[in-house]
Amino acid sequence: MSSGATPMMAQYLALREEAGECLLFYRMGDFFELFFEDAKIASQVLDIALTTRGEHNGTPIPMCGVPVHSAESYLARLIKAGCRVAIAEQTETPAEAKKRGGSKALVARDIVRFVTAGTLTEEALLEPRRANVLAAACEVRGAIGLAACDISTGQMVLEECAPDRFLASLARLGARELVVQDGWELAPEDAIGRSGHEFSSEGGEERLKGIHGVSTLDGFGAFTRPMLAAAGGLIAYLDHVGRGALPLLLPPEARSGEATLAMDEATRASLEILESAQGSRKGSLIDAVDRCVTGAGARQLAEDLSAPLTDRPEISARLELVGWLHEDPMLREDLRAALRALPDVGRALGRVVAGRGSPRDLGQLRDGLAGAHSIGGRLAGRADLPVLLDSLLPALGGHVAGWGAMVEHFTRALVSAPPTERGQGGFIAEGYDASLDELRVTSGNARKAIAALEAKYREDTGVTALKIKHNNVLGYFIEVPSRHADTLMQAESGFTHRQTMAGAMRFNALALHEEASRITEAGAHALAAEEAHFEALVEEAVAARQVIAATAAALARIDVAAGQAERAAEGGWARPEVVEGLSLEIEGGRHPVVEAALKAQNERFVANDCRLASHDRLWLIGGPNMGGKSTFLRQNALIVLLAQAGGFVPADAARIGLVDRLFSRVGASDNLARGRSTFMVEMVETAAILSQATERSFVILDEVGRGTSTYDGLALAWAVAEAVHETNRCRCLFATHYHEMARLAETCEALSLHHVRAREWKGELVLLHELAEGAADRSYGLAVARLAGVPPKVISRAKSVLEKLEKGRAETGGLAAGLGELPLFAAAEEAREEACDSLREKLRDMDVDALAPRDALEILYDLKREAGTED
Ligand SMILES: Nc1ncnc2c1ncn2[C@@H]1O[C@H](COP(=O)(O)OP(=O)(O)OP(=O)(O)O)[C@@H](O)[C@H]1O
Repeated sequence: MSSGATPMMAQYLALREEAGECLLFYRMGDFFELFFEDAKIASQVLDIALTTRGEHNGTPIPMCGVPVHSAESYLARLIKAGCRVAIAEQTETPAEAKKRGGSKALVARDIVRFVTAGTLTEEALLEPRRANVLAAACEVRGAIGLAACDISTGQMVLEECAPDRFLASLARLGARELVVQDGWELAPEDAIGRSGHEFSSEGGEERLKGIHGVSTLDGFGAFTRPMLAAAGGLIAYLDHVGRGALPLLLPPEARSGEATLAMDEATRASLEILESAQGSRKGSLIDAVDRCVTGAGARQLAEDLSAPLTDRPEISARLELVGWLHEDPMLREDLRAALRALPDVGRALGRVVAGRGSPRDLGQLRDGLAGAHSIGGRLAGRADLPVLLDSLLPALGGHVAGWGAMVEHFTRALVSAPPTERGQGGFIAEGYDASLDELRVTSGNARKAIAALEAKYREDTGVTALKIKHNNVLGYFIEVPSRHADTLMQAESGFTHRQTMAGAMRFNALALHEEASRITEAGAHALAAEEAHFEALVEEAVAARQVIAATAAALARIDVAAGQAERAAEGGWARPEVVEGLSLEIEGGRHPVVEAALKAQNERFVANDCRLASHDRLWLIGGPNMGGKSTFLRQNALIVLLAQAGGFVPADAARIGLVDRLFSRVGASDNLARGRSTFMVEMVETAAILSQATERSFVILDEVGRGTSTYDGLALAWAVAEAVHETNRCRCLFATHYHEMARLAETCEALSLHHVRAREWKGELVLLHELAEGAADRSYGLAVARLAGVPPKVISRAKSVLEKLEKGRAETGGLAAGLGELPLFAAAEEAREEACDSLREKLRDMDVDALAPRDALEILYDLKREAGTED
């Protein structure tokens, strides 16, 4: 790039402008170059050299570049680091440019595509076991529309929710990228703003109808205006990033947020469903559960765990299938072996429809679908098929499903292992196209002829070291060592000199030239023929995209069920019973992640029961640090989640009254990344529970109130427990260190006391991890500190401080002295309401117009006094 307003600089700046917030990959020959700020960012993220090239307004232009052939791996790193990239390709060859505008003409370039986290289809850029979701959200008259799609498989869902459920819905979708109306006040910080007119419900509806070639969307489901508006925004964004080339989009599915177990972002994070607190898959629930043998199965499982169901028949249907496979280990293994061998049909289809498919992808469609057919055949004969499987079978029967003829065609057309590159040809099978076969014979014969020529030339010249070679610049040529070149240099030798090398000379000959031309010509024709076949095959796959996607989904569902059954068999898990009613009875429950971690160290997990019911719905759990309180709380939440996702659970038995919302809160400790004080976060989250938990909800509260001073903490924990008990009336496990809270059992009839057991044995603390009834007797905090290696001197000092404190408590009645006189929560509420009523009455009776300013002030003082006494 050179200074001032050169044509290249002008072209670059125009493209740069068009790229907006994306980094611009500017194609120059074999490299993608980045300039200015882009170069600085990319060189830092990619850890590559930052150099300069030319000048702009008198200052050197920063530059870095990546080779085109390895661009994908660099792109992957940039996307991972949160960047978006615009790819500007050369849209003509230098020769074409010359023809168009003379020798100095600049090669035309254009942005052909934007690469963003939510719009990837390349195998190398995607994680096989994770969905890649792009979402769009907008508000239409107070309701929020959400559209989400995974363009790597084409799945698309549309939802509507109230503003207060927006963040929870978004958390469930787990989108990599979110698009919103510019300036929308509810938009999360990292959302991408797009012009508001793209989010029109009419526009969205028209686009969907156009894409699916239908005159009404009724056949796909009932879509509301907010849903369609969000779909409009989503499709407009896809248009933008693909420069008009739309990826695979299957018919949208209308989903109601009510159909799934509601969990907000904090709950998901605290239960470590798809990621551990450290941000890795290792240590997460899915890692402990996933036994799927295909990427598509693992992605389906992630979706199931993110959105457990609230519909009992649907849950039962999934459980029935898992149970069926659980009972028949031979069939299960047989199925899993067959599934394991299958390629990822859904993602291959995604690439093919997006126009980025390769011959290998077509081969994958053929092999995957043929595999589905044989799995279907194996299952079809069984008399005892579970309902869910019975409903999936048609998608596995080629001709019933609608892709049977296509697979037969692909089998004839393609070689057994087609290459990923289509530019070199070689993927169309022999016998499929007679004229292609002939071209191949021609070039094969010419190759043989060339081999024969070598022998002939050796004999003619007597030079045994003579060789016929090939390179990309000269094509075929004859090479002899320089000392033998004289014979060939003679005028009548029939050879023409082409090149002199160090120690060797290169020649051409008429016969060789003729054979070589035959190869080139036949090769070019063969390539063109293969290209035409490729396009026809792609078209056929695109036309069948919906039925192929249905088959891919059926395979994934079977893989999930077989994986769940396998996991259950491996860990002795039980089939839960999901019932109406408000009980939660878990016998011998375990925490799958903690159990696996202990097992790895040859240690045993102590199973514990949980029995909540309407008359005993709040368990207050005390006991020493490290005693297993958090583990117990979480394992029960996870068991509910797993059961409603339709899988077996780590317990001996479980009877679960259907849960509508699940909440998990952990007392302030980490969460620093959010930029709010930890205690503030804890209280915001607690407030959300108190306002949203219903009688059907299940809540776990882990040491709420510990992030502030003892008095404040106890007071808040006390009041929260009372409110949960009296107002929300949900099932709740509440872990706390405050012994004083045990007194709540005196006033709250549906609250009971429990603790994790510990013993001191010969001065050593033994944690039994066993849940028992009754309040905890003491905290063992010092013993835990000793266990953790706090120096003996500090421990003994702490002991004497503790003695003093305990003495003080005995004399004054301690922290909770005076709580005995506290009115019941409900009574306090009533008293407050009464006071409010008397204030309201006074205000109502007041004739404001008739008041003298002096009297008005007097009355204000009175009202304030009255209100003040109620605090
Ligand atoms: N049921 C169990 N069986 C065996 N080991 C367990 C069990 N529950 C917990 N543990 C072990 O004890 C450790 C601490 O458990 P957990 O964090 O649940 O304790 P806690 O009582 O919540 O502690 P703290 O009050 O300090 O937060 C776990 O990491 C695990 O190794």
